[in-house]
Amino acid sequence: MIERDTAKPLLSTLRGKRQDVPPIWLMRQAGRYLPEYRALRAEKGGFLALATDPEAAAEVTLQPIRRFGFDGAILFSDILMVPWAMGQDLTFGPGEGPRLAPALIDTVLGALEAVPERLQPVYGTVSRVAAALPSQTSFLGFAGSPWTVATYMVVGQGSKDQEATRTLAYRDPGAFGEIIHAIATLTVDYLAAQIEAGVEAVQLFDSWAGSLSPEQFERWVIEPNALIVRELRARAPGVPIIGFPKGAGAKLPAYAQLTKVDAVGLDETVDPRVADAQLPSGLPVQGNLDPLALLVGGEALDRGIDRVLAAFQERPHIFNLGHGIGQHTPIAHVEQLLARVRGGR
Ligand SMILES: Cc1c2[nH]c(c1CCC(=O)O)Cc1[nH]c(c(CCC(=O)O)c1C)Cc1[nH]c(c(CCC(=O)O)c1C)Cc1[nH]c(c(C)c1CCC(=O)O)C2
Repeated sequence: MIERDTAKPLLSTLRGKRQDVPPIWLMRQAGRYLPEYRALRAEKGGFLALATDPEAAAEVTLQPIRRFGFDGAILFSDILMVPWAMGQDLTFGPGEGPRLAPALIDTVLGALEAVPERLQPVYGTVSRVAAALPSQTSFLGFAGSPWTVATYMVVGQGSKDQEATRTLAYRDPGAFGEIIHAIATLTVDYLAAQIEAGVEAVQLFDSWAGSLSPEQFERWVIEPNALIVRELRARAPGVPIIGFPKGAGAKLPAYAQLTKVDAVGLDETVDPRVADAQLPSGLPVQGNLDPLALLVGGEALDRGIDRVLAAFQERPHIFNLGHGIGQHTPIAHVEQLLARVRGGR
């Protein structure tokens, strides 16, 4: 067991062992900035067709590993697969964001008819990738956190400041709590099944955690994430869980302490030195280069990289962006990033 871990720097870091050269992967590393991704998506006819074809989705997961040799591969799928399995229709139209129907502002949760088999292809992707990855590469599964997933389920699409969902949460906390609980329950099963199929760690994406008041943050971010961590750990002991509450800012220490995640993802608005001072010593962190510095490249990129590296000299650190890589990011800038982070490696 231990021998395998030391051969996988990312997993080893998640278990609390700092590496001299931090392991690196990038959120959204499988995606539109890669020409080989765009070609395969065009061939398959769209995002959902790609994500539900295990062979193609495995290929997309492996593309950035082959090209860049990242230390982690992230399953190619989407956080909205969970609402789809809960019975909403899911579409990714060209040039617009994802749509879910019927939206829960127009219907009730109980009217949805669950279609759990919609998640099956994901497990097929996982087992294919697990069999194909280089031995030093760690394999990450993921799910959206209940709050973030709920914001899409309630409105039926992305929404400005998540206002309609925050309003519903105040107006009818009972009904909203049921939505959160239903998402959390399915998420535990979904992540446990990803682990069973072969992922070695998981990340919980809470992309809209930053829009909540402190009380709402406790109830809709901390509580459901704590529940997922507790139940998943009981079912899959020893599998590290990364929590990424984007925009949590000053609420990060409470999030880390109360959810008991194994590692915390930091977005680019967090000062890495402040995070290092405020988070428990020894807690692994992931992040947090500004994706725009990567897009721009040159000096801005080098300076951004050095600042992040310098802040985490004493702590287990996984190098990543503060959120997903932008689709117009030049490949050469990703190469520049890897060369600088890895130095002589
Ligand atoms: C909020 C959210 C979603 N999806 C996700 C989040 C949380 C993280 C974040 O905030 O970015 C997470 C996600 N989405 C995708 C992954 C795959 C793994 C990876 O490479 O990180 C992951 C981890 C693929 C995807 N998911 C999506 C794409 C682009 C689809 C395409 O090829 O056109 C990819 C590669 C589509 C998607 N999916 C979603 C939106 C809002 C969109 C449209 C906007 C966009 O295109 O970036 C929902």
